[in-house]
Amino acid sequence: MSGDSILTVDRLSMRFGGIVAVNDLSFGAGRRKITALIGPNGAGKTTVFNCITGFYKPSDGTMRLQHEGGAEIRLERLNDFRISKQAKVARTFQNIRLFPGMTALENLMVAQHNALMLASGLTFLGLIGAPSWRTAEKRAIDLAKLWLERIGLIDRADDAAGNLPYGDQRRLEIARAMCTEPALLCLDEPAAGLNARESAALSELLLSIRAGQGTSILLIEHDMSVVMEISDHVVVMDYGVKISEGTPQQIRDDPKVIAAYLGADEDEAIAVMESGT
Ligand SMILES: Nc1ncnc2c1ncn2[C@@H]1O[C@H](COP(=O)(O)OP(=O)(O)OP(=O)(O)O)[C@@H](O)[C@H]1O
Repeated sequence: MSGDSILTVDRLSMRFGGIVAVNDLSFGAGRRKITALIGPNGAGKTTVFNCITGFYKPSDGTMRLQHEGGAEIRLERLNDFRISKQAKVARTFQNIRLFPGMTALENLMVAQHNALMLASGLTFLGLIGAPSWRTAEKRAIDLAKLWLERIGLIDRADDAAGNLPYGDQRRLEIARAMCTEPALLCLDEPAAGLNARESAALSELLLSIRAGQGTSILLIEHDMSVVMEISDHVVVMDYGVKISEGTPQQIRDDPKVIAAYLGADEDEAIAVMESGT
């Protein structure tokens, strides 16, 4: 892709024994843009996310993250902890991974654990209530409340996350990732299981994150209405390789993309084609 990329994936491959889940894949994710990674089931999308976020060490290839005005970070050389802390890459998962027994506010505080631990001087300063700790704690609470406001859950701050409606839990997960103040936010099927109203709220939230925080977003999504509405750039995978990329309109009209979906699943193919009508 042309322009300013925050992430450049170059010739990425991931093999599991005889299975080639990702094969020589190259693409870029634009800074302050929403890039969607789509493709039929089993295309290799989550494996790409697992490589970018350090859950897997790729078999081959490089993944370069460029902070604005900063040094280039080679993600394939870091573990998941360093990728989140140093490269400031945050992610959500296909299945909700909140702490269900903790309140909505507590879930957002836990996300800021690293910053709080640092301010506590690894517990000592926190124990004696040093000003640096109190400032950091106040900042963490303010940030958590800000995100609860942004996702419309401030009135449910003290409710257990597990008791919230499914769509609210999905947005809470995104808020939790945003509390780490990421440069790149990776979302794995955030619209899965949402109804039309909840999907629209999700699209609105992601557009507001791009516009407000200027966070770059990499999105895996099967809900084509969300992909077509909010993506700046779409990368299409099938059987581990990139078969197409471009704007949502270019993708929608690409016969290779339609053929891939037709070959995979009738419902998905209909969704891609209907998204253009
Ligand atoms: N840890 C693993 N061990 C072995 N094979 C794996 C592993 N992870 C993924 N695969 C295989 O890699 C291929 C790509 O899987 P992946 O989950 O990345 O696809 P996907 O595009 O995310 O699919 P979906 O849309 O269904 O989530 C599949 O054939 C899958 O079975």
